[in-house]
Amino acid sequence: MRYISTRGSAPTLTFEEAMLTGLARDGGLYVPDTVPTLTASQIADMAGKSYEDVAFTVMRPFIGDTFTDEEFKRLIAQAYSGFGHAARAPLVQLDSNHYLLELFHGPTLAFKDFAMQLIGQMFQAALSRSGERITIVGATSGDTGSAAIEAFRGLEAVDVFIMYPHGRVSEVQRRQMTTPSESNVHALAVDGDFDDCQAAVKDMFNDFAFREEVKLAGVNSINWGRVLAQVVYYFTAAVSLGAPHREISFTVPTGNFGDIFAGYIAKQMGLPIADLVVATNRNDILHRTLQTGAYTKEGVEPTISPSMDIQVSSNFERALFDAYGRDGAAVGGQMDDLKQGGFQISQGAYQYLQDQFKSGRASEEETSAAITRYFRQHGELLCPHTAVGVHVAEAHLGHTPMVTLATAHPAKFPDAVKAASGVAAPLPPRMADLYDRSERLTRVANDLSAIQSLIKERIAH
Ligand SMILES: Cc1ncc(COP(=O)(O)O)c(C=O)c1O
Ligand SMILES: N[C@@H](CCOP(=O)(O)O)C(=O)O
Repeated sequence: MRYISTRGSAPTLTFEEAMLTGLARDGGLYVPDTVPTLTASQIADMAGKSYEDVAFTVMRPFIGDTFTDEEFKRLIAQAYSGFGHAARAPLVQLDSNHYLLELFHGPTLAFKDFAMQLIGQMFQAALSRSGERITIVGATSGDTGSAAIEAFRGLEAVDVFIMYPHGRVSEVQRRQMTTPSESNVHALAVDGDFDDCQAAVKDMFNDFAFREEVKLAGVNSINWGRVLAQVVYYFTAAVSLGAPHREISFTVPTGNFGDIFAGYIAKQMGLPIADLVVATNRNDILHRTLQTGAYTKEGVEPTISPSMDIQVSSNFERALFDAYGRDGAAVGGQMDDLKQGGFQISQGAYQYLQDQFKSGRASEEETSAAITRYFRQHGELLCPHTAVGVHVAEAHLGHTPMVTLATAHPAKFPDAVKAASGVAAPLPPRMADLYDRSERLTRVANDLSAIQSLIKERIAH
């Protein structure tokens, strides 16, 4: 298995190289040259298996000889051992044909832990072989950052710098990033929005001298390993609802398009997925794009689902690559146009995307109303991102079972949840003193070279 860039002119890499490299040198994202498929009987065999066993079956074909089978099984076991639910990703029935897939039982209470805990294990194994020291720089709208810090805190061979938009993450998210005391953790509060933070990460990767000097690595969904680990729970959920013998649909609260792209890969691998529904908040660029074929940037608006306050949706490039028949030059052209504000997708590519994805959006009022409704009618306290998901899913319910991804724990967003439900979701006991811990962060301007200088200074010490 080789990994190729969505812009078509970077070297092809092995899984290990793609994982440690981050952004491709032509500015594109790495994807597998072919997506391996699983047979119906391999999928049927997953019934009754542990999450870890399914994870091994799903991911093994992608990793080549990066790890032996035994080693990979051990890394998977370690990755999920700290999860607070034996099923790892349990399903909860909401209605006769609507289910929630709870993805918030990991250490930082969001779906990001599924990939980040495994990436942490895989990075450590690869780095201990090579003896290398790396600098991880990540952008976050709240959850990726806390999951990355949790996965890499205290590691000798890694410094981790996380840029988050100042004042635009919840207090719990911020404290998860600013309270770890390990000296290899650096939380940077950027005067900007998530798109500014993500653009800075990509600019750092495109600055080859800086990239070499600090040994830059990425753990955003730029990194194929992140997407891959998220493919697994589509299989566990679908199989427990009857796949491969019946089709299942998924609604996915979407921002950077990584999670839903993982669902798209599951479908490519042979999982019988009927609909993949993109659910956006009022930062609805993906919904508008799927409705009109025009990807047009507007300003990022703060919402009560802050982790999805994104307009430049990184992984959409991976979907475009397939939509354009894997023509890297066409994708590169569209990404150049995006710098000027947007692009029009060609008719054929647009048709492909419409065949693959459905979409909907939830306003702020609709999001709050969904939290209220699901609490009163079903006794389920939803985080605002999940509430966006269930609101959109309701418009797509039919005969096929619908699974909405519950992407974060309601306790991460206490203000919005309490305002809508009247109830405060408690943090788990291990985090009960989060508000008492002292914070450590650096406020920075949205200035690439100043941030690069700060990173160089910090790692020199
Ligand atoms: C809680 C939560 N829900 C949904 C999303 C959207 O996921 P994605 O960016 O993979 O589309 C994010 C952030 O990405 C998130 O943190
Ligand atoms: N919502 C995310 C945004 C970054 O997404 P990623 O999947 O590319 O890491 C966050 O919480 O940071």
